[in-house]
Amino acid sequence: MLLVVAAFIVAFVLLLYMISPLISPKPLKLNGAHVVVTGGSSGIGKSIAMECYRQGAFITLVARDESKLVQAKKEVEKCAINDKQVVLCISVDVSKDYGQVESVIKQCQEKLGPVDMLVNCAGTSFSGKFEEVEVERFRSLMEVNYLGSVYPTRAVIPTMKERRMGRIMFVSSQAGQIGLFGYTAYSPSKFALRGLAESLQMEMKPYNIYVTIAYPPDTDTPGLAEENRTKPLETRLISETSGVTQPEQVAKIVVKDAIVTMGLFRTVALFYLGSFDSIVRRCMIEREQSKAADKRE
Ligand SMILES: NC(=O)C1=CN([C@@H]2O[C@H](COP(=O)(O)OP(=O)(O)OC[C@H]3O[C@@H](n4cnc5c(N)ncnc54)[C@H](OP(=O)(O)O)[C@@H]3O)[C@@H](O)[C@H]2O)C=CC1
Ligand SMILES: CCCCCCCCCCCCCCCC(=O)[C@@H](N)CO
Repeated sequence: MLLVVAAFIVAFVLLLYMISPLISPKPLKLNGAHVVVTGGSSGIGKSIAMECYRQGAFITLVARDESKLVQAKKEVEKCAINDKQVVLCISVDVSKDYGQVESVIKQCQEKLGPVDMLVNCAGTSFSGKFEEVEVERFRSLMEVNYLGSVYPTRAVIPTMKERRMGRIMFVSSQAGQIGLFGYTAYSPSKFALRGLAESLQMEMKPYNIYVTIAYPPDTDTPGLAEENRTKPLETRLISETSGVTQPEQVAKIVVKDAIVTMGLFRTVALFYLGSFDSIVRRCMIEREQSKAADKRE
């Protein structure tokens, strides 16, 4: 009897320890928060911006095409819940020049304050058979989908670390979890985001910065319509098995995941993550103590 009770207690403690990386200290309040959405002028990004605006956020929309930005700004503004909210638009290519991206982030922080949440949604998809995809496409997708998420993230992190708060969201894809026919150029760029998100989370956790990654299915957007123009039959049939989702639906889920649950994507090796996190925390404490000691000398 006693043994059973003891076993239960041990199992319970183990379970708590395992799920602890999933539990956030405090959900982020979007009311009054500054949210930057790259790719915010269309599709999923625009829906995410609207969802955040409905919760009282201040929004910076980042994309290249100015007229699409202005149009999206109008749509987002319709979701206002108070008259203080602001939508700022900045046109930049997030994948080309890090210096430009950094200056855009600086600009929006001067206007709307430090970034509380960054949503990396700028991206492009393309489907086609491997040997029929132009070689250049492999590079351009990697640039836009991967580097286009690295650069804005790199630019917001220093301030988030200083403030010891922040949220970073990456938008991968179901094709970022499994490789599928027709996605030899696209999938790797979305797999890359997973490696980035998981590594970054381990670095950022002691600073109270949380990283999430979303893996949406086919979603009804201008981007999907464009992709469908070259989609091989096999890809279409495979995709049909998981159906098409509306961007508003995707936006609701990913925003909730980012501000409430956080880090649920790390379903693998939770036990290891718990112990790795404690190594990271220990190093940070030691570094800070020795810094403080240096100052005293
Ligand atoms: N729709 C779908 O089925 C799915 C989409 N996704 C991912 O979600 C994200 C959004 O997709 P979706 O809404 O369909 O795409 P859309 O094509 O509808 O929108 C893409 C957005 O990203 C912007 N963008 C593209 N390239 C750049 C760039 N180099 N610099 C700055 N902004 C850029 C576009 O504006 P502009 O062109 O003016 O720069 C636009 O605002 C993508 O990362 C996509 O891979 C994931 C799973 C499913
Ligand atoms: C745990 C593993 C989950 C695996 C799910 C398997 C689903 C198979 C169907 C995949 C549909 C393709 C989605 C690509 C969406 C996309 O990113 C582009 N449409 C962008 O425009």
